[in-house]
Amino acid sequence: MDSGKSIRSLAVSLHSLLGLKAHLTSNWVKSVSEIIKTLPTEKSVDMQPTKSDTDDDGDSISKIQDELTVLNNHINQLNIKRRQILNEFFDLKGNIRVFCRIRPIAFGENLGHLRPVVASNSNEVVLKLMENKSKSYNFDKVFHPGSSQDEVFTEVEPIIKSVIDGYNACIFAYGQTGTGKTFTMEGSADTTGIVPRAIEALFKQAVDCNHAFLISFSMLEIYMGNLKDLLVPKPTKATDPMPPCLSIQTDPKGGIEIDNLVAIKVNDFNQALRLYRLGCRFRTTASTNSNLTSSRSHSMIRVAITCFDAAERRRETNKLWLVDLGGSERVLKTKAWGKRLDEGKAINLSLSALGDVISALQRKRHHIPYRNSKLTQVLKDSLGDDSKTIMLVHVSPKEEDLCETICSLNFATRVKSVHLGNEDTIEAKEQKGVAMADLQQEMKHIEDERLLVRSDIEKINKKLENLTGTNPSSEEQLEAFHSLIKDQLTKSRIVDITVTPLSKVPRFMRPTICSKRKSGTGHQTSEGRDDTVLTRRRRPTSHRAESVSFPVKDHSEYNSDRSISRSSCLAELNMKISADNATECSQDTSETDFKSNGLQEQERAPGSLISQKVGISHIQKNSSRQVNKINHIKFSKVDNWLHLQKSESTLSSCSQRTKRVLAVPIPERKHKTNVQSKADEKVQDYVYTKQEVVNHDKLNNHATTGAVGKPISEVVIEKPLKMLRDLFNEDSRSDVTTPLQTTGGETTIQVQHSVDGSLTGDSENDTSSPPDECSPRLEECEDGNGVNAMSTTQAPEGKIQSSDCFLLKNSGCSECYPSELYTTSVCSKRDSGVSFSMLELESCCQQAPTESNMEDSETQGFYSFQPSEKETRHGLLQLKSQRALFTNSENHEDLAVPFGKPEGKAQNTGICHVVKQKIEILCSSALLGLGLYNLGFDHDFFYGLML
Ligand SMILES: Nc1ncnc2c1ncn2[C@@H]1O[C@H](COP(=O)(O)OP(=O)(O)OP(=O)(O)O)[C@@H](O)[C@H]1O
Repeated sequence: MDSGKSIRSLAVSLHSLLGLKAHLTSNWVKSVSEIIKTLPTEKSVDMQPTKSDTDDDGDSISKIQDELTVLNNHINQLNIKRRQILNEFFDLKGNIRVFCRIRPIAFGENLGHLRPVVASNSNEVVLKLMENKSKSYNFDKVFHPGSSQDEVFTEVEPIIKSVIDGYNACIFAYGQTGTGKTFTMEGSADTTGIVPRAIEALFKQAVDCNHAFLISFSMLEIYMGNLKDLLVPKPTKATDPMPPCLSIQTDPKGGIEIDNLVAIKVNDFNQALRLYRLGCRFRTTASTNSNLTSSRSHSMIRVAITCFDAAERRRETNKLWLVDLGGSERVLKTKAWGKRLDEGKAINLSLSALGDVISALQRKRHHIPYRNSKLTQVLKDSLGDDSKTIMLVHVSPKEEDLCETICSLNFATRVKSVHLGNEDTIEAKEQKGVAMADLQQEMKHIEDERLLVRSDIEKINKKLENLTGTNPSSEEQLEAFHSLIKDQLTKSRIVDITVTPLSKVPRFMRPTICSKRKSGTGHQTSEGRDDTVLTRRRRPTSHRAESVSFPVKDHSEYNSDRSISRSSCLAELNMKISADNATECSQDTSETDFKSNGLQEQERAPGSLISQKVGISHIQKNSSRQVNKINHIKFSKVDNWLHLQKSESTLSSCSQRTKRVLAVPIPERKHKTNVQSKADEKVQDYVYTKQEVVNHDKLNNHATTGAVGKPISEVVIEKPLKMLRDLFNEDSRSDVTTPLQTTGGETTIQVQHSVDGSLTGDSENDTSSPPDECSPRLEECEDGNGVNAMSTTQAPEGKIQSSDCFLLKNSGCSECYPSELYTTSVCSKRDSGVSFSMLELESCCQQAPTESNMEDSETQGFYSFQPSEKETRHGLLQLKSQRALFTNSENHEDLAVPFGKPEGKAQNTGICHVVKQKIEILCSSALLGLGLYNLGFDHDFFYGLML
């Protein structure tokens, strides 16, 4: 009996049987049970119309289904066309697009009489260098200080379409510290930034698209050159297990994978947003002189998108990187010290490497130096030709930030300029503009057509629903699809990876401390945490024994993320606390410590596809193929994950964004004499109390009212503008007259110069790193203005960094090498970590204190000045030799004082004085060479020599 017949004849049969109920026999019972047995299920009744219905409706259903197929094909064609047009558009615009955003002056910000120096129109930034001199930079788009987050995102949005089309993409914010990178990417409470908007747009467009997507979210930071997973909280107790270390792997196709990076499947925007907020909380920030919540790392968000049923997509799995880079900073200005200094150096170094990579890409160089930093390694497959990149360079409008602004704009120009020196002609530009406008128009047509087709599909789906009683686009269909996948998942072989305690592993297979450091375990040293505490970690606590699955991607393009059953790994660790006391680091779970194991059923998340309004037949057709792939991707539920993290974070007190750290840690004074300590205290007081920018007026006041003499370095820091004027106008250098300008004298500033560089030979203690070790960012001038700015160079760890150096060139482009920096850099008190360019020093010499000022400073007994009245350059010369005396930090203060003693005004004038001072230089240098300063000769000895 077929099911349709049975239903129709059911009533008749029952009726006839009931008619015989008086004669209930075994036959009757048999007949009823026969009927019941052959009854079709409710579902099949719905799904399978009766024969007569089929006869009636069959044609119309198959017609509708055909129509649906045609429309689906049509929409797919439109998607392909849209992708092509978008690509053409990007080809014209450039796969790497550069926007510039100018930060507004904050309310209450102390500008003094320093004027804003940055002006802009929609494509151009104009820097007012002097009254009659300016320099302009062109970008794809410039956002003036009043631009809203909306405006910014509107420009960024097209890249999201490319992501849907299967391209890797990267949006990153670059700029000086405190210029608004985090504001642009993260946004504020009122105005969300690019990250949340981009993710929202991605989900929206995924829904609009005719495919099913699987989207996962990851977040990491690169802190001091190490990768840290921001979705895994830092261990807070000695007993907490270390998070698995992240390492970068390259697959045979050149795709980049990050081993052990947590990737959490997200079904909608809200889930992603919650994870993003969680990750932001764990980001390393600290207070610096430039920014109260300065990001001390590069924060990177990865949204991976997988779509199995779209052949027209560029890749099956692609990713979007949203990167908030750490701020480039000049040590001179931020006065960073200790850890802050190291962080700044690490940031600058990786930014420099990023610039090199992009530059090499733009120039189509054979070798792209990706391996120079973790940042470029991670972004390797998202920066090349086949990906889309947007860089947002941030600048400050303030006059005092002009140096950094020039550096940032030069960097951005370097990124942008596709063919340096081959700028498009006006005609070519116009043609490009027309072509782009055409493409945009065409794109709009396609979008409109897509909307029409989509509405047709919806109508047809409704019709189909009426006929069949089902809705292919309904939630039930989705559920059916999900449960199908789930069933397949349970049936299939599931591989999971759990941690094997190191005690189980033979000793020779355990990672050494060095190998861990190399593989990135070093990042687990959290801020303010003692390394030794971490290394003594023995046993995880039970509260962490909750299941979390880490993703496994075996067959995707990025298939190295591993799956970890945390519960089992912790259980194992708990069991095996055994006496592996010999290995202090045995708790560190590096990638070598994993092995395959079974995954608990409850750890598996349900299907998570952002399913589109597709017909069930389409889904069924592809489901088996998808299931095979999905088998290899397992994610934890967002809620579970967040719950876990919440409990972790409540237990932890780590790195909230509000947590601040002192910008300038107190330097060690262990070995200093009492006198020295007192003097240092004064300097320290000054450093801590001086937070605001002192403008020219204040400086003038200092000079005229005989204010306390400051270390000359401070004067320089507060006077960047004059230095710049000097830079851009040679004439002005000779004309500069400030109330502070006095004759040069003896100061405690030390100068490193090519002349004495050979004498001192103390490069390892010095402000600049050796040329072969430092990696300067070389800026190339793009016009004949002759303005070359060289940004901060990187010194290797433990070395103090050289500051920016400006070189005046009258024509052509040139590159500035570390050696040049060497010869031009001038440092102040060596252990202050502050250094100057030669020009800065010149500038500061011109601003040497007045006599009254000098007297005051003399009474301070430290950093006293004895400026001569006219020869500032002569003073500079004199300073150069004194640099040689400071090869030993313990001695240098003692030696400094006699040079700082006043000589009297009369002695400082005339040719004799110059000659005398030159002799002094030679004597001092010779003494230094003989090592006499180490033989106990004190001030008087040196002083006597000079008289
Ligand atoms: N366009 C803007 N509109 C309003 N406020 C802004 C804007 N840009 C930056 N700010 C404000 O400036 C301050 C510093 O910004 P932010 O922290 O984003 O700088 P940053 O470049 O990320 O610094 P760092 O590199 O040190 O992390 C913040 O208080 C921020 O709100």
